[in-house]
Amino acid sequence: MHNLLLNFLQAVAPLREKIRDLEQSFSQKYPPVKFLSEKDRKRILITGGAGFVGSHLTDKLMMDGHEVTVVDNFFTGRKRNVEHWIGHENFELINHDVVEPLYIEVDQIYHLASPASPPNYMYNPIKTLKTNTIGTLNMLGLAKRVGARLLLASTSEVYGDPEVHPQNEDYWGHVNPIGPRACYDEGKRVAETMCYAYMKQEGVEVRVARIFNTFGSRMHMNDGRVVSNFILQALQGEPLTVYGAGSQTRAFQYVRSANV
Ligand SMILES: O=c1ccn([C@@H]2O[C@H](COP(=O)(O)OP(=O)(O)O[C@H]3OC[C@@H](O)[C@H](O)[C@H]3O)[C@@H](O)[C@H]2O)c(=O)[nH]1
Repeated sequence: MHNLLLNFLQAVAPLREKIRDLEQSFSQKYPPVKFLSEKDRKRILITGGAGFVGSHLTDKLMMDGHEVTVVDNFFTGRKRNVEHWIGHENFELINHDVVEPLYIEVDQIYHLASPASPPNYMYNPIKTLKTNTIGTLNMLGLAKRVGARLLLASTSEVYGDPEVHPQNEDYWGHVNPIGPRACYDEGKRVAETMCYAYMKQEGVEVRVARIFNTFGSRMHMNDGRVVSNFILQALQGEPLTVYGAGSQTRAFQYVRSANV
């Protein structure tokens, strides 16, 4: 009798654990989300939405009450960056590479998909070029088909190795088309050109934001950009590595400031 009871208790123990897990998942707390009426609630696609900058934009648009679809191929993006939204009725996460076409219905597209840190985008320059050219073409095609507005996350690197400081929008840049950074610089330049061609020829509503060197939470520890490198080296008590003569100039911004 005693053994029977013991066996029974042993058998139900894993079940109890499962029930506890299920209960926890039902009472999962999401960050606070505004209620928007049907009329104000937009269906928004964020490519690269699980990335460093993209995931902060995902947070902002989710908390504003929109329906957000994140598309990411997880090359530099991470599921962990958006896991706090998984299961929310306004949120969807799709593992997809923008180099392949995508057919969904949306009102707005924030096109951020691309590695952004120099070591990451130089790791596979052809892939970086495909992402920024074919990927942007696919997203503009989608915008045209569904009548969505598209915002392209461009970069200060469209100015190349600038001869003017600080750079304003009238400056056309100083770019080496065959230099080590060309895959990203020229990829983003042609992406901008495509946006304006789709606007002029097809009437697609576009926006282009040239994002400068960004730092903040969810940056990879081994991102390779200067801020995370210096922090890591400082924490490890190592000397900070300044490349070249250290006379470079950069404009920095905090990641949350990029999303307001
Ligand atoms: O460890 C380091 C890293 C970088 N640097 C220097 O610090 C400066 C900044 O370099 P980063 O690697 O942080 O990146 P960059 O500013 O060159 O480009 C970045 O900023 C603009 C974004 O739009 C781009 O996506 C991103 O590549 C460069 O002059 C670089 O030579 C160091 O001195 N030491």
